[in-house]
Amino acid sequence: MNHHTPGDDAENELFARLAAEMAEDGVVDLAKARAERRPTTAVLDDGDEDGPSVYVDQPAPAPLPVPEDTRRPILPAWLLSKAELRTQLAYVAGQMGHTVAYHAIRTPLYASRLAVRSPRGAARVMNFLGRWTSDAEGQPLRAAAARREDAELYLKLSRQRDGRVRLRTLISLLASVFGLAAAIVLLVMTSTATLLALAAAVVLALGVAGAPADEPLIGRAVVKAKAPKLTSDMVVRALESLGIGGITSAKTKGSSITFPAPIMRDGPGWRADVELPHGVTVADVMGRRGQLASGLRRPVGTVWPEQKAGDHPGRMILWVGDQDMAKAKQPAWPLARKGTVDLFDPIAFATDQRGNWVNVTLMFIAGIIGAVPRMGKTFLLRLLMLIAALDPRAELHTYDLKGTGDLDPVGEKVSHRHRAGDDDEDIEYAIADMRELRAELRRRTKVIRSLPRDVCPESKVTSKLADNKALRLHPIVVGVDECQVWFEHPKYGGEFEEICTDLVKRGPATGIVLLLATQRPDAKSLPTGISANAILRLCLKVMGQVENDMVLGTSAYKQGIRATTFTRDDKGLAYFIGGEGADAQIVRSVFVDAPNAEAIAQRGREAREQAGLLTGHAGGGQDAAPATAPAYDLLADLLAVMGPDEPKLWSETIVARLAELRPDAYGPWAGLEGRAKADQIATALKPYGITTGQVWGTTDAGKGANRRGVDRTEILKAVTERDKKRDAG
Ligand SMILES: Nc1ncnc2c1ncn2[C@@H]1O[C@H](COP(=O)(O)OP(=O)(O)OP(=O)(O)O)[C@@H](O)[C@H]1O
Repeated sequence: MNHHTPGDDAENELFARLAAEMAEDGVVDLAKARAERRPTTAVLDDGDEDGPSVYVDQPAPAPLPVPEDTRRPILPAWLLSKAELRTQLAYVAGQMGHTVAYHAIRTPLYASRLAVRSPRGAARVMNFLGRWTSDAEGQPLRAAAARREDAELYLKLSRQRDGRVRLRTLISLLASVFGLAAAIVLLVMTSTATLLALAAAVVLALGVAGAPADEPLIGRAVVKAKAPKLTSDMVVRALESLGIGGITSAKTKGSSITFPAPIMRDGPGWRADVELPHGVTVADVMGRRGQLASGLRRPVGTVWPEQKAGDHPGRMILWVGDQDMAKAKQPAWPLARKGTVDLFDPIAFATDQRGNWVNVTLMFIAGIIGAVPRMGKTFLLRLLMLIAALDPRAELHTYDLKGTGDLDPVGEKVSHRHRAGDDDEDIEYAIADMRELRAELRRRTKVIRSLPRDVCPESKVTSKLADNKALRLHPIVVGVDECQVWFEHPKYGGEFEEICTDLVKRGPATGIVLLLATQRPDAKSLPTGISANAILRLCLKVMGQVENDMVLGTSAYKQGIRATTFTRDDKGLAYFIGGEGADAQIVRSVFVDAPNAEAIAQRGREAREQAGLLTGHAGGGQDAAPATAPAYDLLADLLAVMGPDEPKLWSETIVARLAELRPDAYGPWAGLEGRAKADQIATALKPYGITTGQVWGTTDAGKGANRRGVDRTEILKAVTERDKKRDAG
């Protein structure tokens, strides 16, 4: 065994040097050699004759820790951001412009007010002149001297007064004479306009002199917003009123809430950095936003606690806006008037509490939107579809299952596939489209797999690949409003669920994006296979924890991410999770009404026309509708081919009979091999919850055998179930 320690190293080095010295001059200075040892070894002189003892394994001095202080920005954030600087400058210019306009329009009012006040002004001026000439201000002093019978002082004051009065009377007389002369000259020599202007100036000046002290001439053009300043006392009081155990017990122990940075202005509101007591998390506070707002005496829509990114869970940023988030003015959406987009880039679609833009990247995601009715879910879905419409490469599929036509502005202008309503034919159209999409998904996975690594390094579509028309990997964006109609459909529900789950799981990498909106987020209307795999999540107001977690992900509610805290007035406000592992944030989506939606979609249409990419429904060409498979009802057909006297049949027998019944629909099945026939039947029955099993039967040759087959009673059960649902619906 070869143990090797730092001590060994030191000894080896010592002996190496001794050997070298001996070789040089034959004399060894042992003490010198020891003293020259590595500085990291400590030398202790313990009086030992052999020389001082040497400690080995002495640790090297630890480097001084560099404190991880947070440096506060030299320039405020609004000075560095072009957009914010523009907002601030626009604000100042707007305020000034408003003030000027406000007063300009009131000039006649001000002039007439001054004219009314001018007689009083004239009287005040005459009175002042009279008092000045007669030295009235000295009168109280003289009276006091007379009262105290101070003759000397009285005489002195009287003399001074006589002098003053004489001088001032002279000045007044001269001024009157010259004034009169000047007036006559002016009257004779100047034009009437000048005279009128002068007269007006005199009247206005007299009006100013005649102003009553309690009535200002002009009012305020801008009344300051009344949101009071946020102070640390307010924050502490509000936090202590939440009834959070950790805060209350910390208070009794004397430790409390601290503020690592001063409370300051941040955008249109106040920002407080708060260090919560040990063991209290920001999530605890976020779950009690309503109580916090009450504690701060502010509207709920202005109070936004959030976790400071990258810090410990007790470090909170409390942002208190001047205005309710849902009511504050939103900046104009950059895409409202002009521009197209690249769907692979982040695109602004909403603002945060501070009015800053929040982006969404629509590629490589599958998204769900949930909310109670009338909160803006459809508008939000339409907004995302409008963004997609602005990338001319994107192929849109829009389904408005409520049937009110909210998606028509997009659908009619640009969609490759579009339908509003939930009639049988709408559903047939949709299922045919979804089947096509599933086939397309499979084609795309194969194309991507076949691409060389340097062209497709991450095994997913890139913007460049999407540009390549030959590969046909352009973005496909499917938007479905009220998607529960599909999943609860008695006939195709299972198939819709199967295809959509596949699209949610495998679609994103292949450039297929599925966006589903529902007003009833529960396991039936939003199957868990879909909700669990969605990446983009948008939750407007919901009523309970279950719906909240369904849309925002498991245990979101427990973490304080609660869309239940939105009020009925918070239309368009949503919790937004924009990517895998992204933090939830509250956003206010851009509001685009129907006429504007139409104008934006028209822009998307024109861009497609220019690029020669307008296809399908909006293109009105041969591919205007999906190639619907002949309408057939598998369950009814099965009952038709399985007589009541044949409770169980082999799958291959069924396939042969189905092919005979409807060659168009089932013909291809008959061409499959024996095993594939059974698989085909199994796959086709899966959406109805029917499984195939081993069935006893006899071959044509009369030989008995067990093979895969179908039980007729199960088909009957499924049909009865379906009819029941259909009647209820
Ligand atoms: N971003 C927004 N900002 C302000 N108001 C909005 C916003 N989005 C929608 N609204 C308002 O909310 C109303 C309801 O919107 P929308 O029709 O999208 O609701 P919904 O949740 O789809 O309702 P339903 O469940 O009945 O379909 C709209 O009429 C609109 O005026």
